[in-house]
Order: sequence, then structure tokens, then C-alpha cells
Amino acid sequence: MSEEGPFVAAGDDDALRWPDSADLLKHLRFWPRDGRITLGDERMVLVHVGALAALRRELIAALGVTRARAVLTRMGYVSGQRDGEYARRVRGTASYYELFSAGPQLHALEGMVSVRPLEVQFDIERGHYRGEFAWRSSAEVEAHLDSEGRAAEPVCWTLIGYASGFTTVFMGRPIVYREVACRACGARHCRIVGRPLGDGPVPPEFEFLATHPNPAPSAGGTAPAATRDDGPVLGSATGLRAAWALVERVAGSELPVLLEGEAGVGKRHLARAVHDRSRRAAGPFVVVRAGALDRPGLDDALARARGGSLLLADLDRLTPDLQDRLLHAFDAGDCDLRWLASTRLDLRRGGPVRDELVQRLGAFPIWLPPLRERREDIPLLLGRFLDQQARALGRRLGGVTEAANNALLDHDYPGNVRELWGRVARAAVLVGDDEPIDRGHLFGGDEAPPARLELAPAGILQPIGSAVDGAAPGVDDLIDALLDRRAGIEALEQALIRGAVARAGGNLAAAARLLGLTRPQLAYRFRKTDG
Ligand SMILES: Nc1ncnc2c1ncn2[C@@H]1O[C@H](COP(=O)(O)OP(=O)(O)OP(=O)(O)O)[C@@H](O)[C@H]1O
Repeated sequence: MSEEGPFVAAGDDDALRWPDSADLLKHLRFWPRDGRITLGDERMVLVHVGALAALRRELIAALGVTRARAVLTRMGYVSGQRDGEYARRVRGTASYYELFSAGPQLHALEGMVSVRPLEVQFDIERGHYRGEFAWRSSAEVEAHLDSEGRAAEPVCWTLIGYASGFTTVFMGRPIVYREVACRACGARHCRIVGRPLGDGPVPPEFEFLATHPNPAPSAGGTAPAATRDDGPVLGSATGLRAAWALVERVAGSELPVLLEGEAGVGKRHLARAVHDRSRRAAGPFVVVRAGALDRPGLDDALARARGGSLLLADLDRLTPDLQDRLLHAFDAGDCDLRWLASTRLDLRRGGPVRDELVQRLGAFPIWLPPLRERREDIPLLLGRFLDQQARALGRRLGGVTEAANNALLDHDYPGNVRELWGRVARAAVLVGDDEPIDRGHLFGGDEAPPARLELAPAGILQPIGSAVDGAAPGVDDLIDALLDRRAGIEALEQALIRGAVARAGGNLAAAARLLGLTRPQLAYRFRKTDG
């Protein structure tokens, strides 16, 4: 695996420079309308440092310093691990050092700390690791000074946990860091040193590692990135996490399960997962749409589902007559099957289904959120559906363009996962061989206003697509053309100003707006141009 061999660099060595972080940033998304921030398929939150300070104060008061430190270290460790997995997905095919760099870069991006490498040595195959880093601007130092004042011992507990969690995922064996100098104790900056957890005593804040299984070694070099979408129900690691946890709990019992949610959210899909995990998995899984059912149809379904599970889809559409028949079947207790039902309505608020039936079939309700409330599942579902289409059509699909990806992430999906599936299936047919799927293939002429904000190069959030940066379509070409002509900056500025003033018909205020300047700024530059 370690085609690159051991990595050793120290001091101002160029090899220790962090790579460009645009790839990591690209997946940081803000959805102000939906109350969500996502990094890849992880949901994130912005937390006040003042709130962290309050939490710290409470933890120390309630648990004492040693336990509080262990709790915060553990919390950081989990974040580091999650980012380690994210880094594998984003930089799984980059060099080992670039993959490793994602940890410090994400830590900085998340506002925790700025990291400067002092010395890094690793040999993944042999399990050798030594890393020394300087930390500036630690959010935890601020939180500690806020809550406890100046410290006698280093205080960057969460940050140490993060560095350890990330490096552990990277190396595939437990690596723990120690803070050897801390600004909260008066040092100029914090300094940390990380090494493999040896045979000696485990520091008390890392005791949880004794029971923690080792992660798989890191996928670097040319290995494919690890994914978490290979589970049975896509999204069980993200937006469907809560629903999935309930499925796992209830599947082994004989309790009826009622799946609730909008059309196309995946109720039937999840019902199948309940069946597959139940003691009746070897038996049949029968699905009937309640709205299309008559009495012989119901009796037939009851007979066919014997020994397995029966899903009554759209329970809210069952006629009163069939509701009676079902209640009767329940009371007789002679149906050897697992009852599953789905509904788009909230039946417990009253409605077309008799209370007795709701109480029986609704003994264990599981609600599935609409896709627009779990947008972090969209990339996973998209990947799965593209693979399915490529297989079904026997063609190679060239992926999706950035614009298509953005449009998919912005869309509200009234038809939920079924709609996404349909759009991908249609686009896969329309797109040419090896041509990437574009927004038009997916949405035709419908354009939804963006629900999402992106981070512009200046660090400001703005509606997606409005950033005029190096990535804007055409800008790269324009820059290339200008550089080819060796146009100097001065001449360019003058040409731009003259062009804007001409286009604005000599109106300086309007020309200034075109150029993103104030009127006095433009007037000053325009005079220089004239002179
Ligand atoms: N988590 C998921 N992973 C993969 N595919 C999914 C997932 N959820 C839904 N789908 C797919 O989306 C489509 C709609 O899902 P499903 O039929 O389960 O929805 P539903 O909620 O039962 O819809 P309805 O209310 O119309 O009966 C199906 O093709 C299904 O395979």
C-alpha cells in the first residue's frame, strides 16, 4: 500500500506545505432556509465559543477536571475520526501527505485552530508516526480563559482529541497527542506532539481507546476512497439515522410497524429492511396498495404473506369495509405474518382510519423525513442511482457537472427520493456517451431559486453561483487570453474603467456599480486614467 514509502519532513521543508483546501471547502454548504450546514454528508453546527466556555465550566464543576477533560477529549476524538473519514472520501486518491493535511486544514476550516507543522514522520506500513505541530489561535484556549482564567496545565483537550482521532484514522492504529506547551499557561503558542499509543500506561483522557476497535488503515495513494453508502438503506448513516436506529430495534420483534412520511420518501424501502432483518426474512414480503384493494384481494394478500411480512401501503386509503375485515383478522389472531403499513397522513390526528386499527398497526411508528430535510443524503443517493442506471443501460456515464450537482442539491423534491431517481433515470437516457450529466438533462428549463449559500473566496457567504472567482465559467479562459497577450495590470485597469464608463454612458455612479467600486474610488482612478 505504501508505494510512497516513509514520509519524513521537518522545519521549513517545502514538503510540509499544506495543499490547496478548495477540494475540502467545496463540500461545506450552508442551507439557511432549512436550518442546516453540511460538510460532505455530515451535518455540522456553528457553536459560540462562549457556549463552549459555559459547557466546560459546567463539566468541570460537575465531574472534576480529570473527567471533564476525558469527556472533551472524547468529543474531539469523534470529530477527528469523522473528518478522517471525510478526508478519505475527498482525498482518497491523493498522496498520503495530502490526505494527512486534510486534518489540520479541516480543523482550521471549522474555526478551531490554525496549525503549522514542525515535524512530520510516518510510515503507515510499519505503524511508525511522529508529528509535532504549533497551534495558533486555539478556540479552546479562548473558551478556557473565558471560563476558568489562566491555567497551570495545558487546556486544549478537545483539540488534542481531534488530532488523535484524525491521525488514528489516517494511520489505522491509535495515535495520541500530548500538548507540551499551551498559550493558556503563558506560552507564545500551543505545541503538540503525537506518537502511537505504546505499551505503557494509557493517559486517563484516552482510556476509551482501550475498548475502541482499531480503524482500518488509511486509503491513500491510488486506493479508492472509502464510502459509507454501502449499507442496506442509503442514508442510514446520515439523514435516515434516527429512522434506521428504530428499524434495528424493532426488526427482531413481531410488533407491527407503521412507516410514515411523504410520497416517495422510502417507506416501502424501509419496510423491506424491517422484513429482511426479521425472523421472517426467509418468508415472502408482500406489498399491497390499500387504495386498490377489494375484499378478495385482501384475503389473497393475507394468504400470500403467510410466514413472511405484509406491507399495507397507503393505509389511509383503506375502505371502511376492509378496515373491519382487517380488525377481524387481527382479533382472530390466525394470520401467521408480520404486519407492516405505510401512510402519508398522520393517522393519530384522526382521519379516515378507525382508531382501533391505528392503535394496532401503529404500535411502532417510524417517521421518514422528506429529502429536502436531509439533503446530505443527496450525494449518496445520486451515486447509487447513477451506478444503477449505468448497469441497467449497459453504458458508461460521465458523472455530473458542477452546475448539475448544485441544482440537485438546491432542489426541494416534492416527490422525494422517487423524484430524484426519476430525474437521474431520465438524464441517464438523454446524456451522450461519456458526456457529463448537466442541469438541463435533469431539470429541463425549470430553474429553482438557490436554497444554499456558498463560501466566496473572501470568506463571505453568498447565494450559490453569484461568486465571480477563478472557478466562474469563462473566467479562467479570459485570464489565459489576457496573460497570453501579456497585458499589464495598469493597462488592464484603465481599459476596464474606460469600458465601464462607456457602457454606463458616462454616468460614473453606474460605472462604479459595474466595477464593484464606490463612486469616489472610481472618480479617483478615472482621473488617473485621464491623466
Ligand atoms: N434510502 C433509499 N436508498 C435507496 N433508494 C431509495 C431510498 N429511499 C427510497 N428509495 C427509492 O426511491 C423510490 C421510492 O421509494 P419508496 O417506494 O420506498 O417510497 P414510499 O415512501 O413507499 O412511496 P409512496 O408513499 O409513494 O408509497 C424507490 O425506487 C426506492 O427504491
